[in-house]
Amino acid sequence: MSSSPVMSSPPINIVEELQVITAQNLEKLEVSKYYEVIRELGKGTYGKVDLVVHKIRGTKMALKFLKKKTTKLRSFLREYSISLYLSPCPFIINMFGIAFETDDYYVFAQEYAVAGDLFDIIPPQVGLPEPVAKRCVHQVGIALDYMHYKKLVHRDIKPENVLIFDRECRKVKLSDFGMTRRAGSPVKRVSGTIPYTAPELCGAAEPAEGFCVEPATDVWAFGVLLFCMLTGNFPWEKALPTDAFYEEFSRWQRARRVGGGPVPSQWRRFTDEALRMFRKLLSLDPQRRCSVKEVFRHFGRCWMVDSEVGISVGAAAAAGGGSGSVMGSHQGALSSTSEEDEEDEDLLVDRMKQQTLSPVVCGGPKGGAMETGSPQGHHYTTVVGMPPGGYERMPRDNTSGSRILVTTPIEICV
Ligand SMILES: Nc1ncnc2c1ncn2[C@@H]1O[C@H](COP(=O)(O)OP(=O)(O)OP(=O)(O)O)[C@@H](O)[C@H]1O
Repeated sequence: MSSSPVMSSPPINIVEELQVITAQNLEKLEVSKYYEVIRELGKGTYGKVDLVVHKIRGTKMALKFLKKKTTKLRSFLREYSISLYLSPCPFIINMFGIAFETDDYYVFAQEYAVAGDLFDIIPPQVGLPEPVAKRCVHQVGIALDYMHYKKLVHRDIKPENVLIFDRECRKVKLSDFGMTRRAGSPVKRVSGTIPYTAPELCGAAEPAEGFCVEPATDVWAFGVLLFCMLTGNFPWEKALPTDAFYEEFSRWQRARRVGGGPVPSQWRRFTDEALRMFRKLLSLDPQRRCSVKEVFRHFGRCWMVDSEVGISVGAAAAAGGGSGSVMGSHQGALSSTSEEDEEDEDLLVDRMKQQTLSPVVCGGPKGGAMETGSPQGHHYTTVVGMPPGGYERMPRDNTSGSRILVTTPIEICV
């Protein structure tokens, strides 16, 4: 029996039990003995992710290395166990059931996402085509809804944590559960604020003050993610009154109750339907914020004004002008235009919720994707002083002020 600290109290649920079992079986290994390292896939706050090939089986895997210097054993065990617990969901990165330690790192193995992460394919200032964005939102939405059903909150929703298997987003998976906690559990304030951080976490509370983990913070980040995907910009740098972009948005949100106000300039590219959805996802009051499922109700309609114009010129006339009825053909495989599709959606989510857990030691990834060989470097460059609204990779602890992509600001023109 291990004398690990995780053994001190009896396990109260399956995730904790997984942590105990993993701690008992954590072996010290030399990576080069079993794996050939092909290249680095990415770097994060706490370590790195390498693409490797298992020397005996020839299987490609992504090994996540967490530095022992900055990662407690308990944190590693929690991230690994939560990832394993959630991996039966088809839209969450799969696990190999392999965890070990080296002299300097704690390590676990994940399936390899051949096309990298979502950040790499969002064209800055432009955004993804609406059908591609919707396809991605659909899958991430199901993953997040699944997590919330399991009473877990991701707490680090951003494009870098959405892994992709093709550039058309036909297969995407949510990853990185290092920040994930059980809903309702108390946590300390995280230092640094990124554009995805919900206003209730950016704001008034003293730095030392704690929070209760709530799914509503994921819903907010999901709303910001949608904006980024569709525009290639952040809506604001921080959800604080000192941020002019955020202030304009929150004024518009508050004005709703007194008859509405002008739509902020950055948001005018969205259709009324999309604006209705954003208002619910990005409700300033976490108590009034909708659930992730809300987006599923809006798939059948156009979200971008441009694509609405495109459709009205073409097929809409033939369809008698009912814009809702023609979106399906325009939006390709993803769109759900009828109640029937919404029912399919609910069925899929329900079926996943009923899934039982896979065993602790499992086989390879579920889906066999073709490797595209897309290069996956993280282009970290330090460029200080980027204007708000630009689009860049966001390290979790964004206190350094380092910048990645230099872009021009969006002007506020009211
Ligand atoms: N399974 C995978 N397949 C392909 N690329 C991956 C995989 N896992 C991670 N990556 C790449 O490595 C990057 C960092 O991974 P990850 O987010 O898990 O690390 P992290 O240290 O938790 O990062 P952060 O501090 O930004 O949250 C990802 O953004 C992605 O580009």
